Amino acid sequence: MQLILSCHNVMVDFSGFKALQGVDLQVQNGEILFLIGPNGAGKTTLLDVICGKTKSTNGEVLFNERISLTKLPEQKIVHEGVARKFQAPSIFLQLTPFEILEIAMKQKKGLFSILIAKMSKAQQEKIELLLKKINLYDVRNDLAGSLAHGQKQWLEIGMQLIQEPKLLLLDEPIAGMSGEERTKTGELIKEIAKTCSVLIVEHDMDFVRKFSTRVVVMHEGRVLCEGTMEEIKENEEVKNVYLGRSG
Ligand SMILES: Nc1ncnc2c1ncn2[C@@H]1O[C@H](COP(=O)(O)OP(=O)(O)OP(=O)(O)O)[C@@H](O)[C@H]1O
Repeated sequence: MQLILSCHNVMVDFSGFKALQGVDLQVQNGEILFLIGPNGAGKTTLLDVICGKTKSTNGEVLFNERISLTKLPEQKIVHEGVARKFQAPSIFLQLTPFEILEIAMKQKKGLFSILIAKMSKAQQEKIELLLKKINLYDVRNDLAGSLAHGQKQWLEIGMQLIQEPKLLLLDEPIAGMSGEERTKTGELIKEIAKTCSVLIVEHDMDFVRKFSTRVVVMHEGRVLCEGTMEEIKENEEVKNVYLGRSG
């Protein structure tokens, strides 16, 4: 079994407050791993450590079994193939989905290329294929500002996918979405996992039940347990700290 990510004893200390107290977590290649846990458990902090936004005070994060991420700056981590979709929107509302993906595709090559490089046929096809994958082909020439909430979220995911990452980090990707948008997002994530491992922080238990194979539960800066949704539902500690509360 090849691991795309392994975290060993990861700790984060915010001026004396121990947000992560020794996290061990592994993501297998091609896996969709759900990370759940009550508020303040440290889920977002762990994603922040993986993508380099927050530096760990101790421990190791290994990418692809050989690259240590803990010392790398954020931009280097992106270049290694770790993509993070943040909750805060980052799309240009005055551009179309096609244009936005074109810019995201060229970003790797710098400003010069964004301004003058002409797109090859292959690049154009790559964008069109991605637009189909993220359900935005029909609105590819509309202004992004006119898209529905779910469509904007898919576009944000698309901006990460165009860079062809090996690991995609998602923080509550279905927040604010309609039922239909949630289902489509779940299907999209399954599709993404064919070429890219996915680590998802999620609070919506119906969504986790429907689309998860393996789930990791965090509590107070540590991993409490892991398993299938069926397995963790039966875990007494999980019932106490998490599922018991929300029903
Ligand atoms: N920059 C920071 N400085 C100080 N404390 C922080 C900082 N960022 C997060 N924390 C604290 O660390 C703890 C873990 O926060 P984190 O956001 O990782 O939890 P979470 O599991 O993602 O919670 P939620 O599900 O509510 O998003 C919380 O108590 C939070 O208040």
